[in-house]
Amino acid sequence: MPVFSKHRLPRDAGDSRRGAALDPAQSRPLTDLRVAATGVRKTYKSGDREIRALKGIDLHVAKGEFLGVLGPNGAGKTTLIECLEGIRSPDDGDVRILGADAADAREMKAVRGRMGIALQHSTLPPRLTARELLGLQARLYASDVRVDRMIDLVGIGDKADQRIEHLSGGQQQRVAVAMALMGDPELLFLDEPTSQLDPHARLALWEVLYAQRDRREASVIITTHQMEEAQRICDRVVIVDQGRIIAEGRPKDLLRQHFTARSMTFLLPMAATLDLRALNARSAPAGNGLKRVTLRTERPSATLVELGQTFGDQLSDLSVEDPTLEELFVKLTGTPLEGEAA
Ligand SMILES: Nc1ncnc2c1ncn2[C@@H]1O[C@H](COP(=O)(O)OP(=O)(O)OP(=O)(O)O)[C@@H](O)[C@H]1O
Repeated sequence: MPVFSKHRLPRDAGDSRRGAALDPAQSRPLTDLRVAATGVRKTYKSGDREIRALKGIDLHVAKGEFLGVLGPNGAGKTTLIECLEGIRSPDDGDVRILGADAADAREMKAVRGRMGIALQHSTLPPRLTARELLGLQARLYASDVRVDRMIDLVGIGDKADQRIEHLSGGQQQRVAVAMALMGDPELLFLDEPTSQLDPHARLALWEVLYAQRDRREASVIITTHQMEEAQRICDRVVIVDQGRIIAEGRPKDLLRQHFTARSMTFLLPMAATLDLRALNARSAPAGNGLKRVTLRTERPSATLVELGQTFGDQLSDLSVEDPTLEELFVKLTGTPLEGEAA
């Protein structure tokens, strides 16, 4: 059964055409910005304690841009995204959403219809069916034409007439995404929309979002713990830690900036001698009279030539690994990633 839709697969985030068009370093006319936030601060009070969830965040999101908001648990991602959505008021700072001042109810009312929001712990009404819920949502937009299309698009056709409480977590996430898409938005906020989706449904979700971008130049702001996904689909990511943005940029640029060395692995006969210390390498038995050597090098091309000259045909199964966003995340936040449902 097709899940979500059949648009093309997500392009790699390293696509230079997209990257160039969305370079956050470029100065953009204000009309190209879907979200502009400056100096956003938020402190919660919990009994006697004060929790400084956001400590001064500046963030811009351009037309057609996919922005990933990453960070460890409790970093402030949800608080940030809620401030950017205009559903939580910051204590300080300025947030403009589709040109409207988030602090001005009248201005926000005028732009609400152009936004779509899927909250993290979507408290969907449990007793309604997905079709009823989407039907209610459609009335907000004075149209129920999109209900069947949305049901189809998010691949819940066979579940559309079951109560929400009888749907799995992943199916409920799809309903939440369908609700967010109902108004054909130019700006989408998705708080961990894929945490309970299987890999196929996850890919399909991205196809739907790319289609929305193609049609409406939609911008998408997503929080996720899925680093591989963020690296693949986000034009730009911000890593939030303890209420601050600690890194921001295109995934490829960030990796280049933070990792100069590449990791290389290959097989050699056990009998082959190499100076592990000089090569900054380690080796382990790999069976069949072979050992697997792993090393890190700042000069991958030169190292390859040297290894080829020294070992010739003895060397096999060589691969050069690129650093990943996951490694960067761990390096910057010191927090190992949590396992999530596939
Ligand atoms: N309503 C609230 N009242 C008090 N403290 C809160 C409230 N909401 C969030 N916090 C605290 O603010 C901090 C940031 O929380 P937030 O939910 O924004 O983090 P997060 O990055 O989204 O976390 P996660 O990845 O676990 O969803 C945390 O310390 C959290 O405990």
